Amino acid sequence: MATSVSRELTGSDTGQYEKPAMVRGLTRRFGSRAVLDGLDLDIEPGQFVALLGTSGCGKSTLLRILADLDGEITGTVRVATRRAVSFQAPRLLPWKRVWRNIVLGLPGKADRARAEQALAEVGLSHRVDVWPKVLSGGEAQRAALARALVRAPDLLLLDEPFSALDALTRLKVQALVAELWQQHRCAVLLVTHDVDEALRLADRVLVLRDGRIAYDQPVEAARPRATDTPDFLAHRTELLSWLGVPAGDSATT
Ligand SMILES: Nc1ncnc2c1ncn2[C@@H]1O[C@H](COP(=O)(O)OP(=O)(O)OP(=O)(O)O)[C@@H](O)[C@H]1O
Repeated sequence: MATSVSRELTGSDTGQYEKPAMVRGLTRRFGSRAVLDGLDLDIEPGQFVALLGTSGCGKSTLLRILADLDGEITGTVRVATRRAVSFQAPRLLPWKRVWRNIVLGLPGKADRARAEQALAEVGLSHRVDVWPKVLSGGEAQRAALARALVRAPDLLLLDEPFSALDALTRLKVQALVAELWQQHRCAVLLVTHDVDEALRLADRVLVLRDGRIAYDQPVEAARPRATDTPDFLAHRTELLSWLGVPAGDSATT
């Protein structure tokens, strides 16, 4: 049985805040296979980090550990107390109206005004009182973002939040995430298979390989980012080769 040696930071509001995430020597085994194998990672306050890697390399496993949904680890994991996670499926409770989903689990009485404010931020003021089943895929994903942001996280963990959306909705929700991030300035860890998405949104791109962060590079281009500049295309080609995709092929793994 693995020993968990995780410890949490106490959050920025206590004045003891260091980094939203600090990971040292993290190992997670499933049977005899170490999916994460001595992984080190620091995420700085306000940094937007994209995590790429081939299917099954352990991206979601890392994200689940940072979200404290998996404690069967060895190593040290310190994460901000105020964190929120959003998955590929929006995971709204169908028996609660949208606004109640947004503030679900927050301490105190369900605060409708707070939910309304968060829904307005993601352009869903007209959806406050509906049931989740009425929402389109893009609306449901935006509601999931509102639910995450209402928690005022220091660390926002996003596991392929755009992958189930059609191409146009995907671009719109990506733009919304960029805008919300610029307003809230929380650190973000975005798991994605889409190299262009990573290079458009992130300050820093990581590739997970053989249980560790094998590639770790900043993305310094000004925002909003053009995807046809020589720098963007060079970075794209480099990343694709790290992911084992020949240049000229699709930008998703
Ligand atoms: N609960 C579990 N029990 C056994 N094996 C698991 C479990 N969770 C994950 N794994 C295995 O760990 C490996 C990493 O899984 P993970 O979901 O983290 O990969 P990923 O990089 O997110 O993949 P994808 O990009 O396809 O979503 C996979 O081989 C998976 O089968």
